[in-house]
Amino acid sequence: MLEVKNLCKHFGGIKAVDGATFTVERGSITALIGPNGAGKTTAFNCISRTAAPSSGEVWLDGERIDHLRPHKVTAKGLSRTFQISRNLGDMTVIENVIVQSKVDGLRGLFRPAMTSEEKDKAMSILDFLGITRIAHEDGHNLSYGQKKLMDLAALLMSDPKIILLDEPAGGVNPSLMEEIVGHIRALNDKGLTVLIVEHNMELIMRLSHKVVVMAHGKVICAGTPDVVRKDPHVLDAYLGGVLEDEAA
Ligand SMILES: Nc1ncnc2c1ncn2[C@@H]1O[C@H](COP(=O)(O)OP(=O)(O)OP(=O)(O)O)[C@@H](O)[C@H]1O
Repeated sequence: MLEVKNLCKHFGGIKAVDGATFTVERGSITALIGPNGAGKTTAFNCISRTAAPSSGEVWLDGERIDHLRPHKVTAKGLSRTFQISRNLGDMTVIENVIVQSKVDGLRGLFRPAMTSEEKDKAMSILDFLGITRIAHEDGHNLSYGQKKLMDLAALLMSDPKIILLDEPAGGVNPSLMEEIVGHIRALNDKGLTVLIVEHNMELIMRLSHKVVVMAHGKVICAGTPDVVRKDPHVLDAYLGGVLEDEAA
């Protein structure tokens, strides 16, 4: 469904993503993991086109999307969350959910107020996520975990085919983490394909069908959680061994 081919993103001399190639199969939950600075978020940014790749290709359902503007990528069915919530504090949750989904180029910013269809759709998504009780709460009153759920709700407004989740369980307490895991599974059961960046290895290993491991901007291993867990390159990467190999 999603094909990333030889993707590169350079910042001056820094090769944040350096020829990464991997696929995400339709209907899968695929994890993108790797040590700090491996290039995962930069890869996400290039795939969702919030950053322009230096080179390489991204294909969604047989169509090249790496040259599109971000809202066009969303319109093609790919949506993503950010590590840091895009919550607009002076709006309610339901307003946030609708407005964030409307930021589709300049036109989106000038649209009139929410329609009743949009409100109904947003409410049904909040209901699915079990957070209708905070629908009319101001964004600045939300807990960190509630913001994560609100961001997930905003992402679903665009009826995506594939969602990219950047550390959905980062910094949340264990019970909310289980709730988020349940939502991801439920969305996947409904047919949504999921690509997830997450540092919580236990969560990744039990949630993912496939794991793609990055280190130093490159994909060093991809396979089922069991295969990846035992791969010596992956163990090396997490222990800093890759650096030593390259220096040798
Ligand atoms: N805008 C930028 N300008 C310069 N360097 C950057 C920029 N964004 C990322 N980098 C560098 O690119 C490399 C990859 O960063 P990235 O955030 O993609 O890694 P990551 O795998 O997501 O890390 P983490 O798990 O810590 O979030 C790092 O060395 C980082 O410092």
